[in-house]
Amino acid sequence: MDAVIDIRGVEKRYVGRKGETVALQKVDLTIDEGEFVAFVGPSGCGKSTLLNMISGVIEISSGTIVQEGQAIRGINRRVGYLTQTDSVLPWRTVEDNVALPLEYRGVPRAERVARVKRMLELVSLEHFAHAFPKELSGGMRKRVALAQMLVYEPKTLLMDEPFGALDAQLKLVMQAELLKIWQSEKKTIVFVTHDLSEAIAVASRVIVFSGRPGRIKHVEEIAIPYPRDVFKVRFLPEFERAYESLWQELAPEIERGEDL
Ligand SMILES: Nc1ncnc2c1ncn2[C@@H]1O[C@H](COP(=O)(O)OP(=O)(O)OP(=O)(O)O)[C@@H](O)[C@H]1O
Repeated sequence: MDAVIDIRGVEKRYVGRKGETVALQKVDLTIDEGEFVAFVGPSGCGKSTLLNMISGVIEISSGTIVQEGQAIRGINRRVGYLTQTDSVLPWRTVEDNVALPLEYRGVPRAERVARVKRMLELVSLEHFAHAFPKELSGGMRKRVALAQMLVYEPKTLLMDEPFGALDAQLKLVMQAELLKIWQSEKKTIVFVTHDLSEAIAVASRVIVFSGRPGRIKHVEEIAIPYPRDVFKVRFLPEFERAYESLWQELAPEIERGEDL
C-alpha cells in the first residue's frame, strides 16, 4: 500500500492571552491508501487540531504533513472535511446544498446536476432532492453533509465526530452507510470519535492519543475482516480483545484529562 498522508514530527502550539498551549507534540503517523483510521483520546488532546492541520485550515508549528508527495501549505483541496458543525444551509434545498462545493469550484451546471444526482443516490436521499433541511431528520441531515463532502470526489475524507450527536441506533445505521461508501468508492478515511465501540466497529486501525499535550500513545490494528456488519461486530471475540486493549490505554488518559 502507498502512503497517502505522511505526518512527521508535527507539533502545534497555540499562543493566546494566557500564554502558550502545546496542543500536539511530536506526532509521527503514516496513513496508507484505502485505510480507515480512527483517532480516539481524551477531550482537548488535539484530535481536531490534527485534522485542521491536514486540511490546511490551521498552520503547523513544526514538522511536516505530506499528502501524495506534496507538503501541505494553505487550504488542502485534496481532502473532504466534515467538521463537527456541518455546513448545510437552511435556505437551500437538499440538492442545492449538495451542489454548493461544485458551485464554488465553477463546475458547469449540467455536470453539477449529474454529479449531485449520483451523490444523492449514494446516500439514499434521491427522493428528498427538493426538501429543505428543516424537513429532514437528524440522520438525513447527516447524509446531506456526507454528500456535500463527497460530491467533488476527494479520495481522502477527514471526519470529526460526524455521528456524535445521533442516537445509538441511528449511529449504527450511519456507520453501516459510511462503510459501504468507503468500500464502494475506495476512499481513505481519518475519523475522530469519542466512542471507542464506534472506532473499533468501523476502523482498520485505531490511534490512541494521550491527554494534552497530545501524543500518539498506542496504535491498534483491528483484526476484523471487511465487509463488517456493524450491528453484530460487537459480539465477536476480536472486538472484545481490541476493546480491552484500547481501554487499558485510554482510561488513564481520560482520568487525568479535561473530561472530568
Ligand atoms: N484557537 C485556539 N487557541 C488556543 N487554544 C486552542 C485553540 N484551538 C484549540 N485549542 C486548545 O488546544 C487543545 C486541543 O484542542 P482540540 O480541539 O484539537 O482537541 P480535541 O482532542 O479535538 O478535543 P475534543 O475531543 O473536545 O473536540 C485544547 O486544549 C484546546 O483548548
